[in-house]
Amino acid sequence: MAIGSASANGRSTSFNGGFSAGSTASFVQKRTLFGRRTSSGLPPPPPLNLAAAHSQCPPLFPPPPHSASTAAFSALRCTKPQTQPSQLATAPIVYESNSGFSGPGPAGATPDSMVSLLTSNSRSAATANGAQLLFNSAVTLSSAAARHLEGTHSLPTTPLRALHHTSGAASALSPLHKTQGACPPRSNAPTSSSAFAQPEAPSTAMSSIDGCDSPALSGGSPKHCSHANSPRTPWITQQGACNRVPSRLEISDPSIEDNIGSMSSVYPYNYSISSHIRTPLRSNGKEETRASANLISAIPCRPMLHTKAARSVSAIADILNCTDRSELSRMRLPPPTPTSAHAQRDHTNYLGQKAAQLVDVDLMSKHGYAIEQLMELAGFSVAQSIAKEYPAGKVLLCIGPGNNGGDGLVAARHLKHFGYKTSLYYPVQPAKDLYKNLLHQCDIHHIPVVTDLTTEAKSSDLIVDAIFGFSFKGSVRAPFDQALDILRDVNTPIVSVDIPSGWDVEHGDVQGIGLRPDMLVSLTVPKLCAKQFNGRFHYLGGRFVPPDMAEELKVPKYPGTDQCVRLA
Ligand SMILES: NC(=O)C1=CN([C@@H]2O[C@H](COP(=O)(O)OP(=O)(O)OC[C@H]3O[C@@H](n4cnc5c(N)ncnc54)[C@H](O)[C@@H]3O)[C@@H](O)[C@H]2O)[C@H](O)CC1
Ligand SMILES: [K+]
Repeated sequence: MAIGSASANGRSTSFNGGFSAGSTASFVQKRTLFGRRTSSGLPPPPPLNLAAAHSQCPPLFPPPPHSASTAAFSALRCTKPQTQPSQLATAPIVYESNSGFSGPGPAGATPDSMVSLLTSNSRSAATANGAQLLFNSAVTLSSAAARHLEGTHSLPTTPLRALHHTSGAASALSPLHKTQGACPPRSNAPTSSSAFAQPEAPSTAMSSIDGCDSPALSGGSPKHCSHANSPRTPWITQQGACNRVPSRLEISDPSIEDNIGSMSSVYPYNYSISSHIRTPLRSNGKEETRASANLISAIPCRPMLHTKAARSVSAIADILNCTDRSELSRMRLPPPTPTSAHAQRDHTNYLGQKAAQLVDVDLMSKHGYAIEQLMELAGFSVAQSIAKEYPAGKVLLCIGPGNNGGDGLVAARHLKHFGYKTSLYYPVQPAKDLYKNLLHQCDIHHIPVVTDLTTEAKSSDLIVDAIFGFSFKGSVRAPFDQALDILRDVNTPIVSVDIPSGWDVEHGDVQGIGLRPDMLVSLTVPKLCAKQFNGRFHYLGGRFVPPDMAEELKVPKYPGTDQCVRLA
């Protein structure tokens, strides 16, 4: 799957569709489409006629992993598109979701502003209604907006679940009541929008362009999506599930992390931010942060929906870069088992950069440890942490020029003993005996050194980031700048040793060039940046701290004979 951050960065989208935040928020408060009591106290709409909908239209989209939205999602159905790709370019499209509003955009809306309308509406809606209204939007797109969406391969995903192709006029922003088609309406709930004061839509032809059935987007004959409506099972694992998951998301919001959380609740897989960029808004000159997030694994995430995240939902997915289901299931791993060590997280002591270096010095001077001893145990603990969470497979270890790299060389050797197929990417090999010996040991374990990072990273099941540790400072110098770019763009899960490379040791990914690991193995004691870690597994390794020092540093207890302990 070819994913690049350049196109994502290059795309700029205006976020003002002519709607004030106040207007969207107020009408969202007045009503919901699919059966929740609104904040204004209106009674919920009548129940859905699911049987009728089922008989004609297979489910379009999976239920989300949250019961709050499940009923609404199960109501969404699709048929084979009634419209051919060529017609799409001239047909106004109505996007609609489970709980939102509907209506045309403002006269004179531009494609960009319609995209912005989608995102700004969903954000307002979510703000007004809290976490339950995560999926919330319905708007009519002008034909120009439709063309724009198709042309840029961007489609709103979080709030949008189905669309109607109308046969109406080309350029006007048509109201919903002009739509027509074969499928039953998705709801017998009232559909008019108080904000736009549009009449209710009659029966409407529905077809998907958001990942399943679109000939316009897949370029071929439409495939049906069907799946069991189980809210608990990640949809990708269900029989006959829709075989596409966005492999890249574009996100706009000042709070990137919240959005990632939100996306995880819609697409319950691990996404990793590959880039983010601040761009001025065209309309008001304000800055906003845009980010691209790449799918890094098909491993179901723990639900991350929380009110804060729901408030900031606004995402556009690049659905053309979809990941094949077969590829996803190959990557699938059992979900993490929670451990009692989770409770330890809040009591964890986090060290700043200087303090971490001082601990290192103390261990080696005051306490007489040799670096080789510490590194052996550090690397061993990294290998053991990996073995606890990832099945044996192909592991590429990316090795930096310092001791963090040394840990990686040790881990490579132990992983090999554990049955993993390991290789090294080691572009800068210092002349120090310490590293030369470790490399020699890898060599005699038949661990090859590779040079084509892109190919190797893509073809591996796991990447170990042993590039920079707690002595990283400043902007990344060559050749590691390029290496980080490549690693950020591949979907292979990453395990970072001690510090995610590119991150400031105390403040995290302040430069926006850092890796987004699936696992972090902190060594000795987590560093301050670990507070920003939002991957799935946080382990601590380096079980070599003597008891007095361990007490002072509040080192968590290691279970049994383990060399690592899971923190979160
Ligand atoms: N007590 C412990 O916790 C132990 C931890 N270990 C590991 O050692 C690293 C820290 O090692 P150190 O050699 O001090 O630093 P780094 O690995 O981060 O690498 C320094 C190396 O990187 C170069 N560098 C720094 N900044 C940049 C930059 N912006 N661009 C390019 N290159 C940069 C610098 O010149 C050096 O060459 C710790 O994190 C643990 O992983 C020990 O293994 C055991 C004890
Ligand atoms: K690292």
